[in-house]
Amino acid sequence: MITTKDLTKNYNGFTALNKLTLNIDEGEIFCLLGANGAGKTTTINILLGFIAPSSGEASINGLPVTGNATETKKHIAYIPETVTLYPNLTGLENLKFFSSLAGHKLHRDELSQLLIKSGLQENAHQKPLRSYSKGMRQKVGIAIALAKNAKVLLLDEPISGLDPKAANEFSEILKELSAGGTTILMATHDIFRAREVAHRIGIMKEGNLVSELEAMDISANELEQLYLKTV
Ligand SMILES: Nc1ncnc2c1ncn2[C@@H]1O[C@H](COP(=O)(O)OP(=O)(O)OP(=O)(O)O)[C@@H](O)[C@H]1O
Repeated sequence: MITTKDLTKNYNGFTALNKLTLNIDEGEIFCLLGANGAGKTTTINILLGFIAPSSGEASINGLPVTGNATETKKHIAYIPETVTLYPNLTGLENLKFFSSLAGHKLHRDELSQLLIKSGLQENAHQKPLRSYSKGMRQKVGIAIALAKNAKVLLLDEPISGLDPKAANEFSEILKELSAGGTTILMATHDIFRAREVAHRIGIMKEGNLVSELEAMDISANELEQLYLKTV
C-alpha cells in the first residue's frame, strides 16, 4: 500500500510537488503521467526516502517514510529509467550480487529463472553487462527487483528503451505481480502502456495531480486526448 497526504516539495520557493494525495491499494497498479518536470520523479524519490518532503506525509504499508526510511525501503523494489550495474560482471553475477545485498541467497537455477522471467535471453546470462543493450540491462534490473520479492514496486520510466515485445512482456510481469498482491506505482511517458497495464492513472502538471481516472473507463485514444489537453 502506498499513501501520500498533501505531499509537497519546494526548492528555494519553487514548488516541484504540490499537496499530492494518493492512495494506492494493495495489488493496485497506478501510473503517473505528466510532461517533463511535472513532479513524477520527485514523488518516487520521496517514497524511496531519497529526498525529504517540505511538508505532508508519505507512507509505505502504513509506515511513514520520514523517520523510518531504512524500514520502509525493505518493502520496496525500485527500477529507475537506467539501471546501474557492474559492466564487468555477467547478468547472472550482477543479479547474484545485488540480490545478496538485499539479503537473498539464491541458487544458480533460481537466478537463471528470474532472468528468464524478466525476458533476458538465456545466451546472454553469462555475458558481461558491458556487451548488453539498454533493454537487456533493464531486464537484469527487473530480475533484481523480482528477487527482492517486495510488496511495493516503484518504477520510474522503466520501459523507455525497451522494444515493443520487451515492453509488452514487462507489462505482463507487472500484471502478474499485481495479481499476487504487489502494489505498483509507475511513472511513464507511455500513454498506451499506462492504459493497458494500470488500474488507475494520474496526470500531473507542474507539481499538481490534475486528473485521476480508472483505466477501464477510458480508451487509449481518449487518454491521449485528455493528456494533451491537460499538460
Ligand atoms: N534538486 C533540485 N533542485 C531544484 N529543482 C529541482 C530539483 N529536483 C527537481 N527539481 C525540479 O522539480 C520539478 C519536478 O521534477 P521531476 O524530476 O520530479 O519531474 P518528472 O515529472 O519526473 O520529469 P521527467 O518526465 O523529465 O522525468 C522540475 O521542474 C525540476 O527541475
